[in-house]
Amino acid sequence: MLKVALTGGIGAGKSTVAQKLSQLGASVIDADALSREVVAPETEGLAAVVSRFGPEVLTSEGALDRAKLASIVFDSAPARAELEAIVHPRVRARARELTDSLPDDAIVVQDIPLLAETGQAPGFHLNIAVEAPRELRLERLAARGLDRADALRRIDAQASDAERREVCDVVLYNDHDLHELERRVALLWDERIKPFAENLLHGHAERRPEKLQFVESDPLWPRRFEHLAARLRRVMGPSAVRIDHVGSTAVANLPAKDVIDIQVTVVSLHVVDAFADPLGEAGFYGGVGFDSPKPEHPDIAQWEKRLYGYADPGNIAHIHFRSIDAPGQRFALLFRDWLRADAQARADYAQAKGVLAAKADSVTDYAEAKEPWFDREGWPRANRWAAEHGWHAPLC
Ligand SMILES: CC(C)(COP(=O)(O)OP(=O)(O)OC[C@H]1O[C@@H](n2cnc3c(N)ncnc32)[C@H](O)[C@@H]1O)[C@@H](O)C(=O)NCCC(=O)NCCS
Ligand SMILES: Nc1ncnc2c1ncn2[C@@H]1O[C@H](COP(=O)(O)OP(=O)(O)OP(=O)(O)O)[C@@H](O)[C@H]1O
Repeated sequence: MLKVALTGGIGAGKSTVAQKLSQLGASVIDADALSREVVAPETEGLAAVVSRFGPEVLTSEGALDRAKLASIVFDSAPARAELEAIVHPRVRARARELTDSLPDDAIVVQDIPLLAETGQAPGFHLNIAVEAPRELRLERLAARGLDRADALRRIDAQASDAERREVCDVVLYNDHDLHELERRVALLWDERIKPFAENLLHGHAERRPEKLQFVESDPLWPRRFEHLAARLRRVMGPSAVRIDHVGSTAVANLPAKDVIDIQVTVVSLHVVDAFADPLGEAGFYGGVGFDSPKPEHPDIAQWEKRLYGYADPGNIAHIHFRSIDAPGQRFALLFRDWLRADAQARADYAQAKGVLAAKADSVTDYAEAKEPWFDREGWPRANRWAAEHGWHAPLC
């Protein structure tokens, strides 16, 4: 089951996107709707709200007076936090129930206005933010009958666009008409959501293209790493001793294949095998792999790792699980730190990559061609740099 979270500031167009995704085949769970359900008349949720805010937040019919409660909580952050402490756990429990009742091949979209604020993003395979310029949002909300001052109070009570972007894999810009928004949603569905769900259903990680292609350094690479790291951390907890962004995408200003390399340090590779099922549920699949031995460590057994990928076609990743005492674990961190620190090393590596890439037809050929460079240049020079600068592999 693919679990997608959809978020956005009030009036950005989240519900409109959710509606389109539902037409395309998604099962939509709407947190706003659930937040009404859990405080409907005669629920224990409503009783909890009344016991905190008093009977004055009830209408004469005994239902929640939403406008009254809104005027209290959007003026007072502590009061809002108390209301959220009542509503949010109940909304989450109900969302879990609904999700559990869906079939395995479902694509579930949870519409969660406060995704960034509540730290739930790593629990989803894909997080989407809908964004629109503030003035446009205020106009749309006014057309829906929300008073400008009320709208501004809610905007102020929410995370900023930048904070939402921090936790989202995709940003949908809703700065044109509805037709354009629908076109963007349909494209996202066809190119990313559908194939992602297929991959999950069949237990496949998305593979890098076999044709070698370098792209310019992308400022979004660190964020893509952060999102994957947060998902891995959620699954493995402290069993992941460290989670590091490694490889060329971890070094600013270095062209690279558009693949995020992540090293997860574990005490033993058995730990990874024990996590295979929950890693699979989170979209991470893989198996046994080996790094190339270096002359000082000729024993191939020391170079065993687990190599996983991620099922998202829009975020191709290699996750290298290495044992804390493996020479490859130390080298991945050293190589990255050396390239980050030493401009000459960066330039030489970029040049070597360019020369080798020009000769190689495929990614596999290129990876093989790179090994002698590592043996002859990368490994000895990085080690020399480590000795000169007192670099030691971080322990935790
Ligand atoms: C205060 C309440 C009763 C006002 O009800 P009202 O019908 O006017 O608004 P509704 O619930 O439809 O929400 C509309 C929009 O307001 C914004 N909003 C609602 N609650 C919050 C909040 N706690 N913080 C920031 N924005 C919020 C969201 O953008 C939401 O989409 C209601 O919003 C509420 O119970 N809020 C607390 C629960 C909550 O956090 N809900 C958000 C998602 S679970
Ligand atoms: N591209 C667009 N062009 C014109 N109107 C739009 C566009 N996108 C959304 N709207 C309208 O703007 C209003 C707000 O959109 P929507 O209800 O989807 O926002 P929302 O982010 O879900 O808000 P809320 O947080 O209140 O749920 C709606 O009336 C919607 O029909």
